[in-house]
Amino acid sequence: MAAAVFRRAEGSSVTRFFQSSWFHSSPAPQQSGSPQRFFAPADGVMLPTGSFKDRVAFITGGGTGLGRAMTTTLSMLGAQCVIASRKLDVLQQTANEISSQTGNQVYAVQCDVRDPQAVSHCVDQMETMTGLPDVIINNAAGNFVCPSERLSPNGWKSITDIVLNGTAYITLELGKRLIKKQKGASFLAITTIYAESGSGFVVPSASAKAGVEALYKSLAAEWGRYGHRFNIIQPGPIRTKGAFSRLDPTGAFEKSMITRIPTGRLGTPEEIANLAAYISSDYATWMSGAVIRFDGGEYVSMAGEFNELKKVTPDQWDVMEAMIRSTKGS
Ligand SMILES: CCCCC/C=C\C/C=C\C/C=C\C=C\C(=O)SCCNC(=O)CCNC(=O)[C@H](O)C(C)(C)COP(=O)(O)OP(=O)(O)OC[C@H]1O[C@@H](n2cnc3c(N)ncnc32)[C@H](O)[C@@H]1OP(=O)(O)O
Ligand SMILES: NC(=O)C1=CN([C@@H]2O[C@H](COP(=O)(O)OP(=O)(O)OC[C@H]3O[C@@H](n4cnc5c(N)ncnc54)[C@H](OP(=O)(O)O)[C@@H]3O)[C@@H](O)[C@H]2O)C=CC1
Repeated sequence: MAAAVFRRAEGSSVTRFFQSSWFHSSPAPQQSGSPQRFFAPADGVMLPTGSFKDRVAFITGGGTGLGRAMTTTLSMLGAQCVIASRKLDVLQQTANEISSQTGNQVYAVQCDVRDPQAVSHCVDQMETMTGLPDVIINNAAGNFVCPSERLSPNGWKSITDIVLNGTAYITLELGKRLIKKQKGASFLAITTIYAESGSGFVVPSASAKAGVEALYKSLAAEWGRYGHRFNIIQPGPIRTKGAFSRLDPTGAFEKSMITRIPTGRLGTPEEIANLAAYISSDYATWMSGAVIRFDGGEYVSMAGEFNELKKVTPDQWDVMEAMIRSTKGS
């Protein structure tokens, strides 16, 4: 078999060999099955019970998706939580459900993070209800896929106002008040893997998330002296209604997305909630300025030029190795 394939490839350049339909029609070798079976997500809360007792956590966008999962975990660990976003009915329902599940109070505050006055009013309300927070999670975001030539100025503004300006307004408002009260805190921002690489079709989100990362790394350096830590999680794809309805509205891309993730599956909200809780906890007081990619390996898998060679079968490797070994000179 290897000899036959070698004859077919013989005489052609390596480039033509890779471009040949023979290579491209080859399925990925299936010897090991789906990698997913090695990487089942663990259920349950990771930190010890009571890790956030007597602590207050403030989570933007805490009513849905990943924000809701992080709020649930912190609440299970004993925190009083305050969740904030635009839709008060959604927040209120989430707050009630989590409070009755965990027995710890979750407060809902309406706040459009694009409006600095609304942010200031939200923090006033929080101060009255719970006092200033020990944990701040900037999770609220807006996004949609769109060719950039179809973007209006307001489309750009809408996303960058939520993601970059919203995070800055929340962080500055809380930071200044915490500094005044000489209270330390952990700030966490949820960005995305393409904050680092950039990405077509989500250009306002990529630009704004990159700005958030610069903001948090800068403040990690500047505000350690006030007892403030700043860290970043870059999640890969995790199914939420908010993200998938705007980024893969037809569902056409999910399958190909999973094939490029070396661990063979999407992340789960509970996994990111455990990571966020650890970063925000007293077990991580030496962590500041960290950027943690949490994506099942998707980023490196897309970045490595030769990673497509996963498709090469052992027989094809025999051919390629023979060709490479037969090369003499430069
Ligand atoms: C290869 C494919 C891979 C598939 C990937 C699948 C899964 C995901 C994997 C990874 C995800 C990685 C990162 C994820 C990052 C995220 O942030 S996900 C979170 C998403 N959640 C949300 O967006 C929730 C909040 N969003 C919203 O409320 C709205 O979507 C919006 C952001 C638009 C804000 O709402 P609102 O303030 O009501 O704005 P408007 O509706 O008035 O719109 C403002 C302007 O924007 C224009 N616009 C809106 N939608 C589009 C669109 N689809 N295309 C083009 N333009 C749009 C709108 O027209 C307004 O502009 P004009 O006034 O008309 O000029
Ligand atoms: N799910 C995924 O695959 C990934 C998600 N992420 C990031 O994770 C975070 C959570 O996303 P996810 O849970 O998936 O999506 P959701 O859409 O569920 O969460 C976004 C939240 O932001 C809130 N929000 C939006 N605009 C505003 C605003 N102007 N003011 C206040 N709150 C606002 C929304 O609430 P409301 O509408 O009530 O205002 C909503 O609760 C985001 O930062 C996202 O970028 C990153 C990479 C991958």
